[in-house]
Amino acid sequence: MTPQNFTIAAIPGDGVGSEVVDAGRTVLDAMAEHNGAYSFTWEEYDWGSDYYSRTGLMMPEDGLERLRPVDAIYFGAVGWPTIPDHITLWGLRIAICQGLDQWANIRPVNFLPNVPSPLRDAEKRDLDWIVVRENSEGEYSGFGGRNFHGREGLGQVATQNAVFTEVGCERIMRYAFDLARSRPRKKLSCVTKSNAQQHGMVLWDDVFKRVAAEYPDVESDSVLVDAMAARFVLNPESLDVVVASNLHADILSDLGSALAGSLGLAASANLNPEKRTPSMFEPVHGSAPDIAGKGISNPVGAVASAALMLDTFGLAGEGDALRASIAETCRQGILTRDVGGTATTHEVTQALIDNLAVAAPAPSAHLV
Ligand SMILES: NC(=O)c1ccc[n+]([C@@H]2O[C@H](COP(=O)([O-])OP(=O)(O)OC[C@H]3O[C@@H](n4cnc5c(N)ncnc54)[C@H](O)[C@@H]3O)[C@@H](O)[C@H]2O)c1
Ligand SMILES: O=C(O)C[C@@H](O)C(=O)O
Ligand SMILES: [K+]
Ligand SMILES: [Mn+2]
Repeated sequence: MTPQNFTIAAIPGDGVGSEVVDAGRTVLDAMAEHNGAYSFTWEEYDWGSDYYSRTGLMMPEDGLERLRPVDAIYFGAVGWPTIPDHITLWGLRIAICQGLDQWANIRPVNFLPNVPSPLRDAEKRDLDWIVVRENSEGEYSGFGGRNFHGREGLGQVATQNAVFTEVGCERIMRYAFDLARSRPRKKLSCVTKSNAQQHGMVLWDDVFKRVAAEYPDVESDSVLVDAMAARFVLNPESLDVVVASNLHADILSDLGSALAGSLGLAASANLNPEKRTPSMFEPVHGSAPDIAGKGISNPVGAVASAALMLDTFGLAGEGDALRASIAETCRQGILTRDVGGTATTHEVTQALIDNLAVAAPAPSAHLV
């Protein structure tokens, strides 16, 4: 039988991005070699801050067109202290997410064996939730402006407008309800700030209520974002699927990763659920300039993102096997420094490959 081939564009980007994308590629290639039923063809793109220093662009003018035909994009991180963060972020991550209409950003919060959590008794509690981030509009609409830019003392003014559309709200709400319906607890919490933001967030709430009526089997509630931050810490057992606007979900997903033990653990998928364009898989974390180049970055977030990619390829059994290997590697205490161990990125990567044969996958809910 000819193996099923998947073409993946790898964009390692900046800082630890290249270390963790390398790790993920090594693990995926080892899986393909072992299995034989599927294979991966990699296209590597050196886009990011170095590319910008050479060319004045974060990616080439035809970057999106080059990405359109691939089966998936595997991304590291973008941002480096020598270039303003808004240039690097808008030039690459947001350019790709918005340009390819990857409107649903899925960020599971996973607690792993042996990884210390700042939450009391985390190991004895049943904690497992997913943040669904609206990924196309809201606070990231890019509308706004600044006058007298760079002319201090002239009374500069800046505006940054949040844009909420009924179409944008409705598609993310439906996605979140469908995801909640596919999970055992069938619960959805919608994060809002409609007490203070009386236009956009009220539309967001209205669409949530309208869509909720079509999902009577899903238990849903609406929670103000400040209260939700507290609930992440004080009552995380109550969380199953959490849907939030672009900015709220960005902040809450870092809080979730930190509660699970480290920013280095968290996976994400930027999805175009209609599959009109390729989706992009990346760890939640950034380029981590403080530890970049030392070979100590945690590859788990990037590898868990690769597992989400396998799910969307229809290889959900392989995704489960990879998640089982991550849990087994942690159970064995093969951990990087951010989670209390001494292992290098390379050692964890090797253990993840070795444990693929050892770990028994537990089937889990999938994104598609
Ligand atoms: N999606 C993205 O590409 C993305 C996400 C977040 C931040 N950024 C960018 O990254 C740069 C740095 O941002 P930041 O410092 O706020 O966030 P960061 O996520 O890069 O780092 C925050 C902290 O987490 C640690 N950390 C992150 N990833 C880790 C890993 N894999 N292993 C071990 N420790 C890890 C870092 O060492 C640091 O202490 C900025 O330019 C920012 O704009 C990009
Ligand atoms: O908000 C962003 O898009 C950048 C980064 O913080 C992320 O979580 O991807
Ligand atoms: K990232
Ligand atoms: Mn973030």
